[in-house]
Amino acid sequence: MFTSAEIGIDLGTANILIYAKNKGVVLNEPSVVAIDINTKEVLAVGHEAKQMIGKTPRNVVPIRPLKEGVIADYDITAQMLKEMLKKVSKTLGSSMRKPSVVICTPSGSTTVERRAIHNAVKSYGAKVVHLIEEPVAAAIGADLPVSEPVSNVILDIGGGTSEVAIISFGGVVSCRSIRNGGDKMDEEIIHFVRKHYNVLIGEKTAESIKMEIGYALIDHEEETMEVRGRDLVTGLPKTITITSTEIQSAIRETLENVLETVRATLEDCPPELSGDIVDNGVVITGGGSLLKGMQEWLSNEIFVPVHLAPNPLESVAIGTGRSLKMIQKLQKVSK
Ligand SMILES: Nc1ncnc2c1ncn2[C@@H]1O[C@H](COP(=O)(O)OP(=O)(O)OP(=O)(O)O)[C@@H](O)[C@H]1O
Repeated sequence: MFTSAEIGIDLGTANILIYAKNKGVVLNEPSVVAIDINTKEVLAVGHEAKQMIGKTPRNVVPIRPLKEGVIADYDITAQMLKEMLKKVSKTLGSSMRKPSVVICTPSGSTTVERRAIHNAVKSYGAKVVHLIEEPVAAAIGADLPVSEPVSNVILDIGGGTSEVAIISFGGVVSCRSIRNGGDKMDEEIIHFVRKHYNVLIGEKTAESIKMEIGYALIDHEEETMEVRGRDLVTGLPKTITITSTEIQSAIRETLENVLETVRATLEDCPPELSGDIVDNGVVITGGGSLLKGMQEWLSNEIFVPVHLAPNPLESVAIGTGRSLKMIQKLQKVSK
């Protein structure tokens, strides 16, 4: 018997993930598209396009159509989405003919953009398309008991945005989002290296510095890393050695902004739910939650336990995929 696939899509600023029921995450690629600016033709998407960043001839431009949690270029986002779905259909075969899809769009997207994404997936041939709020998907994917009358606090530190939400009874009680996340940390690292060493480094180098020697604001044993860039005085390639203490000070502002957002959201929490937070704490997810020392730092600052989600880079996609059943149930109840 023909069964159509049930899939969840996390359309993230940094990465796009597709989750298929009974299969898990079947696609995980950077949200990057390489286009020929003369013909507007899409030449590559995902990993292949990311490899091209900073290395392409002038007419080929790798672009990130989703920036700071908003859809900066709708047409290219839609094309990227269709290319990714095509890739998945190679793995899932005929079940991808009329899939049921739940998609999570960036938190900052407008109703018009959400509708446009909905239509792009529908025009790909989807039987039904539902949209879901990112914090709810992240909480479901992190195995939180979202439908119970207890407060679940989730902090999702993504590439473009960081979001904090208090979820209870399947709905969002309070939520705050800021356009600060992993990308902002990368920018701060580029800025720091330019200012203190007169050396220009690229986005990919900044990201690897953050992953290798980036720490949240905690005491730690200092680490060093050799970094290559372009000397702004001589114009020649140069290797410098930077320390984890320097990187910690470079990314301080973003971390403090995230902390402020968490505090403000917790202050909004109805008193009846505050007690649960003391017991259950806050769950952190998203790529930024993998920054070294994040759990310890946050817990020291907000005085409640902080837990790392089981799959921080995949929770939104997993939650999106798992939510289809919940959405269908809710629809039946409301009919
Ligand atoms: N080990 C790590 N340490 C620090 N940062 C990391 C690590 N792994 C990934 N990141 C960062 O996490 C970010 C991507 O996270 P994620 O995939 O959750 O974002 P996204 O869902 O695409 O973005 P958004 O939620 O803004 O739409 C990137 O900035 C990446 O550099």
